This record gives sequence, structure tokens and C-alpha cells, in this order.
Amino acid sequence: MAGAEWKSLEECLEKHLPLPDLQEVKRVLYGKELRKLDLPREAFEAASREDFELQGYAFEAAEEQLRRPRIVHVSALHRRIKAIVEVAAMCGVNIICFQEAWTMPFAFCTREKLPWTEFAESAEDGPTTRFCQKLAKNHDMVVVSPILERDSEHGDVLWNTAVVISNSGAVLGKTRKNHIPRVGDFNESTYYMEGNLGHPVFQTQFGRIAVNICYGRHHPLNWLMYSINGAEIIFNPSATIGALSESLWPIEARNAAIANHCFTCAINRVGTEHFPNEFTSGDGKKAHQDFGYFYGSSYVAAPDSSRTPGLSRSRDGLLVAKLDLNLCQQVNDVWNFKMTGRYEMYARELAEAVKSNYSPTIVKE
Ligand SMILES: NC(=O)NCCC(=O)O
Repeated sequence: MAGAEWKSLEECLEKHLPLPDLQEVKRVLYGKELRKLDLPREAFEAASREDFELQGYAFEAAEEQLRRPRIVHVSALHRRIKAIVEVAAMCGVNIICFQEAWTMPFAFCTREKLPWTEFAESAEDGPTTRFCQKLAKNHDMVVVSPILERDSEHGDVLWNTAVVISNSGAVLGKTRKNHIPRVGDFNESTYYMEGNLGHPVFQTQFGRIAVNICYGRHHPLNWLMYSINGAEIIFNPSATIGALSESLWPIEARNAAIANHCFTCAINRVGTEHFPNEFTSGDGKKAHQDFGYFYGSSYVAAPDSSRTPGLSRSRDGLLVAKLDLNLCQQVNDVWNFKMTGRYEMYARELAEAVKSNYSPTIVKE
């Protein structure tokens, strides 16, 4: 499995394919070609000074007679948040989402409590939320800040939470990771509980947003419920490694955008994190001190199946996407997945299937 030396799928395709083939491969892999955004020169200069990648693309919708375009700029990014947020502001970003548990190493592999649980903090008024409130207000930007939450009002329970901060600087609310991985070194159940807040959608000045945290992207019904509650953009802040999920990554968030007539933003960490003590995870692997390679490759996908190229696998980055939210309804009106979905039938059958005396409907000869 490649580490940092393999920069990105896009770079590899561009290096090896003749132009006519490249155009066809890109059409199949990424859908319609997106216009590159003309981002300010000073934004590129600042990104280069701070040593992170900057890319921008526009998702355009057809002009309508009754509605004006509903343009929103969103972004997915990695570390060095303040400098990166400043560059995002130069690019006119309206909503920004950071990677999962962005304030800490992804230490859940270790199963050691200290010092890692020291990173947990209040979603409402912890230091990270206060920091993000300043960023939000200064830059008139909605900030989605995924943290490890300590809920001291309920017995210090820990949760994997995304705090949503309005562009006014007020905390709009929070949402919690519903599904906890039990795979490989993702020993996260040692640290926090399955979310209990359902599938909230946040009405912001720039559109209705939701957050499906990392492992929730493997659950189509989790995406569906955010969409049923009206989400137009669903962020998927993640921390995932190549050996486990790199072949799933380009498919899942993109498929969710198509299936739910919404935009999705898949955001991943970059690099390898080393821990002081060796750990194992009961999977036969020798004791080791790192999680594996977090392969970045963040991207934004649209309801019409188009998507941006991925950010690099090896560098911090800021991906700016200009979305016209009218595209959600336009695609819905063509494909009608919402209208043709048999939700009542699924609800009835699922309600039966979860009963302890249920037996699956299998017709046999
Ligand atoms: N952070 C997290 O839930 N990772 C699980 C692995 C994956 O979903 O790819």
C-alpha cells in the first residue's frame, strides 16, 4: 500500500494517459467537467507560504425562471486551521468543515485512555468551540468543527461530535457520530458512545447542512436520514487509512450525493501518526505503533454525479467548491428518487425485521 510517495490518483492518470484517453477516463470517473475557480493570487501565495495545497472548482446548475442561483462556497481541509481558514476567507468560502477529531492525533487505535481523553472538551463552550466562534465571526463563515466531546452535564460521557457554528459566531448546535467502527485498529468504542441525537440538519444562511461523521458513510440509511430531514450539503469528516478503505472512498460519498439529490463533502486526514507505545487489535498483526497511512484525497460530489478531483494524498490542503444548491432540486425533478422511494414500505418491513421473533421472507421451493 502506497504512502506519501504516491501523490494522487489524478497525478498518476495525468502522467500516464494520452490526452484523449485522459479526457474519457475523467468523464467516466468524475462526471461532467467542472470549471476551475479563478481564486485570488494572494490566496495561492499564502497557501504556498504556509505549505498547503489549494484547489477550487464550481458546480453549476441550469438557470431557472423563478429562483435565483443559490451559490455557496464550501471547503474541506486539514491541519493548521487558522492559516487555512484565512486563505479560505480570501477565496470567499461560506461554510468550512475540518477533518474528524481535528484537534488531536487519531489515538483511538491505542486503547490507552490518558493522555488522549484529555483532548475531550465541551461542545458548547470548550476552548476549540470558542476559537472557532472567533473564526466564524471574523470571516462571516459557518464553521463545522468535529471534536471529541466531553458532556459534563451527563456524567462526563464522551462523544465524537461535530459542532456547527453559525457565521454570526453563535453555536447553532451539535451532531454526534451515530456509528462506531469495530474494524482493524479503529478501537473507538473504547472512548465514546454511539450518538444519540439522530440526524439533525442545520439551517444556515448559506443552505441546510448536516454532518455524517466518518464510519457513518458506510451506512446508506444514515445519509438517507439527513437527506430526509432536508440536508442540501452533507459533510463527511473522516480519518481513514489506505489499507482499509481507499477503494471505498471515491464511491461512498459520491454515491450518497447521487442517491440523495444533495452535495457531499468527503474530508480525510493526511500522513502517518506514530504513538509512544505499541498496541495490537486482536487481528493477528504484530504489535505496532502507527495506524497506517491516512490518504487524504478529500473531494466534493454533486447530485448529478459530477465530482471534483481529490486533494493530494500526502499534503495538507484546502479544497474550495462553489455549489449552486438549485442543482439538488433540478436533479430531483429529473430522477425523482425521493418521489419514487417506497419509504412507507421500507419502514413497515424494517419495523418487523428488528423484532426478536422476525424471520426473513425467503421463498423456497
Ligand atoms: N474514523 C473512523 O470512523 N474510521 C473508520 C474507518 C473507516 O470508516 O474507513
